[in-house]
Amino acid sequence: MIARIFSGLAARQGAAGILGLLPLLKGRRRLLALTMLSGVLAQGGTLASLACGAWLVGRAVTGAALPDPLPGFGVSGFWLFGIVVVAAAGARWWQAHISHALAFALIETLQIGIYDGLERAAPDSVLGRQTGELAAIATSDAELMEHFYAHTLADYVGALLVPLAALAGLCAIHPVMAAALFPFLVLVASVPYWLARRAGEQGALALAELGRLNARTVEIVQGLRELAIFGRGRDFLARLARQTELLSAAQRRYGSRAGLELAMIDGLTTLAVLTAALVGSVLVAGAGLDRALFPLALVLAGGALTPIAEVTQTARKLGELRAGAARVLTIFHQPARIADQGRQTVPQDATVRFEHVGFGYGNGRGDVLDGFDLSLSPGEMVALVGRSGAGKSTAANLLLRFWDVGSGRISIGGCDIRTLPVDALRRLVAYVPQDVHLFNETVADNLRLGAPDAAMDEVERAVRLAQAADVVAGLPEGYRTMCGERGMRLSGGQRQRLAIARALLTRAPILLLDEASSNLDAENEQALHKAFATIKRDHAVLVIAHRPSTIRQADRIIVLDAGRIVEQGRHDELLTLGGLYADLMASARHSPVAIPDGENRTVPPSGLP
Ligand SMILES: Nc1ncnc2c1ncn2[C@@H]1O[C@H](COP(=O)(O)OP(=O)(O)OP(=O)(O)O)[C@@H](O)[C@H]1O
Repeated sequence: MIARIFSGLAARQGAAGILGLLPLLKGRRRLLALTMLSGVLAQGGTLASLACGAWLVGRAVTGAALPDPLPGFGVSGFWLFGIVVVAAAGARWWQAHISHALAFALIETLQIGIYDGLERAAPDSVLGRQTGELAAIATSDAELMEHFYAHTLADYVGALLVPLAALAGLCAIHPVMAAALFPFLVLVASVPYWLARRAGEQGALALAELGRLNARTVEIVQGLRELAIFGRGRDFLARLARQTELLSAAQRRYGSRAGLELAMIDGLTTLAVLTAALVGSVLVAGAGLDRALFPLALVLAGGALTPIAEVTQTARKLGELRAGAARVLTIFHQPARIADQGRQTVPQDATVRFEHVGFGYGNGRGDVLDGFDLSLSPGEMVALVGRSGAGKSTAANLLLRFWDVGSGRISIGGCDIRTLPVDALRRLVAYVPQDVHLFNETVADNLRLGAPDAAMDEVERAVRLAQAADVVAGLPEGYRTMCGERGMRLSGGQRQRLAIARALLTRAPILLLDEASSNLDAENEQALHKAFATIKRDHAVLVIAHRPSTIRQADRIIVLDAGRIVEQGRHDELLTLGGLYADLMASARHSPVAIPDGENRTVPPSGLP
């Protein structure tokens, strides 16, 4: 019910605010209701124990008789005080317990939602945000949201009910005291809303600066090697310092407004209690108020304001929260790039066909692929070659359905890939990217990424097929060796061989490989050749090839230029044509590419001895 009301509000706000995240609580409404109840009980319990104590003190100081607080129950005032104190402590404990249960449930939902959004945006990032910024959203923004829903929302409900109860108690003691306090309640509660606009702007700015600082820091950490090589570390640190300065300026502005709010709230609270004391004293002097009830009246006056002052402290964070929620929602609402129709068509075999495929990224730069045709059968290895930017990776991305074709179609075993469930498609095509990512887990865990249940002998078989057995054997703890962050403890060639083994382990019949364009040593190069020779026997292999030695191994070579196929055939046929392929081979020969055997010796770049 509460979530429905809030969802309605959220819709009116264009789902841009914190309330836009309320649908997250679907399925957790009972937990949310209990958290709110616990908040009310905890705040109410604190006020009740203070009021009970003040009532006893008033009676004791004035020597007034202690009436039976609960007639018929036989509980003395002291016992009642003890019971209330214990109950209040119990309510606080329950609040902490239940709100943490909600917090952890929310963190899980938030992180899954953020991951799903990032996955829908893959292989690009969301709205061009950088890794560090996305990391800040997934951690600090998500934490802010979790804190609001699990720990603050309940306090808001308590801050509404407990002051009303205190005001009612005060009214019962003397209506004039309640009337004197009421304007202060309204003023304290409304302070954050006077400053809300500035809070929103400042919160958004501070979070944006924090995101930029995170992004820059991650970038510097990732580029440490390059910075050291080119001696630019100091310059980049200076940029980091400038970004830190921008963040601290934004935070100072945010802090000074927050300080102003705090000062106003503290001032108003003090003034309210003094006013209550003054009004109470005048009433006692005029015999309008029983002296024994004076301490209780003061406690109720303070108790009415404390929960409001507490939540206004968190309300000061509303600006930050709103900005964080907007950033989280951007990821949550990231539209899927492709529609998963999830139809259960079953391909007859692993034959891949690109049929007159046209595609552009919709950035006004025209088509990247234009009338692209390609066929690839099981047992065949096709190499896709061309200058940088010719559209080779785009063709691979279309086969993996990171994007859908603009025109024409791509089929596997006769089925248009748009009619295959995306999961099923990704089980058919195993992809080995150029920049292989290995997680900082054991080699075996990394190999099992696409086949978590694979038995060890299957893992070993895939490793042998990928000619990577020597890589594993050379590691200090074999399959149990930790790969290091992003697999940094392994060379590029070793990483690629392990990635091929990982792809083979999935048993996908089609292997799509974006060959590393960086140089490999002779050992890695030869191992990869042997691997291709074996793998292509029972796979359809499409290689985005950069090394002449790999290209020569292909059964067919397709030469792309500006998104169009300009030549295709075998290595020797294409060389004799004397066209783009011959040019590409000639320029490869002038670069330090390791080309084994005969004419393809390692040739140094021109100008070097
Ligand atoms: N995500 C993207 N958004 C917009 N344009 C893109 C995107 N990815 C690639 N392009 C553009 O599409 C064109 C083809 O790029 P693609 O990566 O397919 O070429 P490539 O032949 O694989 O190049 P390389 O060998 O350098 O990897 C280029 O002009 C590139 O700028």
